[in-house]
Amino acid sequence: MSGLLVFGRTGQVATELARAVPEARFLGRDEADLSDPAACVRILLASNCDAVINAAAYTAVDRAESEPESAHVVNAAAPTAIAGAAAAVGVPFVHISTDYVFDGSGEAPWNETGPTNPLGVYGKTKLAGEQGIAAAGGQWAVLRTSWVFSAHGGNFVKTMLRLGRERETLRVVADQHGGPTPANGIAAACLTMIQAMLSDRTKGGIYHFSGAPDTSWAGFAREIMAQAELSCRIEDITTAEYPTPARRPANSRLDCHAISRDFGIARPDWRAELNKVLAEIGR
Ligand SMILES: NC(=O)C1=CN([C@@H]2O[C@H](COP(=O)(O)OP(=O)(O)OC[C@H]3O[C@@H](n4cnc5c(N)ncnc54)[C@H](OP(=O)(O)O)[C@@H]3O)[C@@H](O)[C@H]2O)C=CC1
Ligand SMILES: Cc1cn([C@H]2C[C@H](O)[C@@H](COP(=O)(O)OP(=O)(O)O[C@H]3O[C@@H](C)C(=O)[C@@H](O)[C@H]3O)O2)c(=O)[nH]c1=O
Repeated sequence: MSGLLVFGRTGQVATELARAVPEARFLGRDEADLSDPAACVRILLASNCDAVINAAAYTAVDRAESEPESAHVVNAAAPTAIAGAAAAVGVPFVHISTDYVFDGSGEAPWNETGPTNPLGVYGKTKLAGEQGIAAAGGQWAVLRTSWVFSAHGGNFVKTMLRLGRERETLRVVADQHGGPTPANGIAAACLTMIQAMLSDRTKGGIYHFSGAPDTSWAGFAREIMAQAELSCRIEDITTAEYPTPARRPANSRLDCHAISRDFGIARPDWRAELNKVLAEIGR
């Protein structure tokens, strides 16, 4: 896809997009700083692109609690402005959002029409981004995903490997549930959606996509230790026993039937993908 413009270059998903479509144009912070939405618009308008993906975001969940303005500009104002520019030049736009737009009540997987009610600043700003994009018009898709991991960048797998080497026991929350999602699966899903949107200019909307099967952070940690052959024991704890600046949803499970029905995209098995990521990291 030579006419693809991607906001983001260094993140987990952007790195996997670059592997899949190296011929696309990737904009790092040096070239397109999302803190400056007007600059992002100017770059898009001058780019002559055929399609746009936004893989950049303010993803520091706890830090966002003390930097709400910065998080808002990057996660809401910039994607809204980018969507407006994409609509103005008539190219499809795919944006990535999060399970943290939900409050995590109940146990049933959330579908795309479920009521949003973010618990923290990160989720609130991501939701504002979704709403801004929808209001901007044009052809857009928002892919909500969760618990992203890959060999590149910071993520829960990397944290667990580091702590697992240092400690005999780790306490990890067992009452937050969701689907760990490999970044390469998200990149592939974005590209499939862009192709489908280019072929059918009526396609778009909000879609859920996460790895299967659902687990807890403790379950995820236990599988990481087992596959990495680390002897570190994972002790189940409650959210209350692991205080953090940002509240996180207890139920992050995503119902992924719509993306399967409309785009033929299946949930990846995160355990198999974890195996490949660990091999890539050299574990
Ligand atoms: N990580 C996760 O667990 C989840 C992520 N998501 C969403 O998926 C998408 C991709 O996330 P992921 O790949 O994990 O992101 P990462 O946390 O790996 O990377 C974030 C990326 O955004 C860039 N970025 C941050 N601020 C700016 C800015 N002001 N201007 C330009 N670029 C900026 C970073 O650039 P730099 O290297 O310069 O800082 C980096 O490339 C995001 O929309 C995120 O909200 C959804 C669910 C879970
Ligand atoms: C390091 C650690 C974390 N935890 C808990 C804290 C938290 O509830 C959970 C995950 O912690 P993290 O801070 O690594 O993950 P977090 O930054 O909350 O991850 C989120 O990132 C954003 C960008 C998203 O969009 C979400 O889908 C989700 O992936 O694990 C423990 O219980 N024990 C530990 O030793």
